[in-house]
Amino acid sequence: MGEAPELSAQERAGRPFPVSWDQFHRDCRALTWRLNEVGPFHAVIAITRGGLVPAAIVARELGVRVIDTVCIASYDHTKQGELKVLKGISDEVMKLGGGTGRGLLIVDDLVDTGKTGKLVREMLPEAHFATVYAKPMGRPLVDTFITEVSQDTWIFFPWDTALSYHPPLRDGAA
Ligand SMILES: O=P(O)(O)OC[C@H]1O[C@H](OP(=O)(O)OP(=O)(O)O)[C@H](O)[C@@H]1O
Ligand code: HPA
Ligand SMILES: [Mg+2]
Repeated sequence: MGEAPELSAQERAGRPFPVSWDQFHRDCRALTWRLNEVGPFHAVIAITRGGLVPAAIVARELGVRVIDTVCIASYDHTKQGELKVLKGISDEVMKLGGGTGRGLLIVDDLVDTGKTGKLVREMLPEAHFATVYAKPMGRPLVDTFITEVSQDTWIFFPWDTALSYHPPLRDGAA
């Protein structure tokens, strides 16, 4: 018997959850309402690349103009491999957070297994960590999020998708 083919995280997830730009913007604004109760923050740190879009919206709403990135690569499309830190947090922003991250806001689009979030939390243990969406495995790592989806859901973000024709149900569409 041959080995079963390795499933990607997206194939394991199975349940699709497409998010439009409009919905994403609304969810980011809802996140900001919650964060406004927790701040003020000296700086926003986006976990790239997915955190760049929510970080821009959140920073705009909260009036924060110091924005840094921590650049991490993990998923190759849908398979999670080794986490690679391609760029760390700048010395200036580290200083603003007193070396521990106090008063800093880390933003990402979602937590899934929590591996990415855990790595960044280790860099800044006292920072506030916010994501727009959270799956159960990663949820304990996040301080503030908006929508929880099940672990078997795959979120399709608007920057990864495009409008396309969908055949009618009677013609055999799933
Ligand atoms: O909780 P985890 O299981 O670690 O997964 C969550 C991370 O995975 C995705 O990023 P990805 O590494 O795919 O890179 P990208 O943001 O550049 O798309 C997502 O944007 C989160 O950063
Ligand atoms: O559900 C997801 N959607 C998009 N990217 C992801 N990276 C980890 N999980 C996800
Ligand atoms: Mg990411």
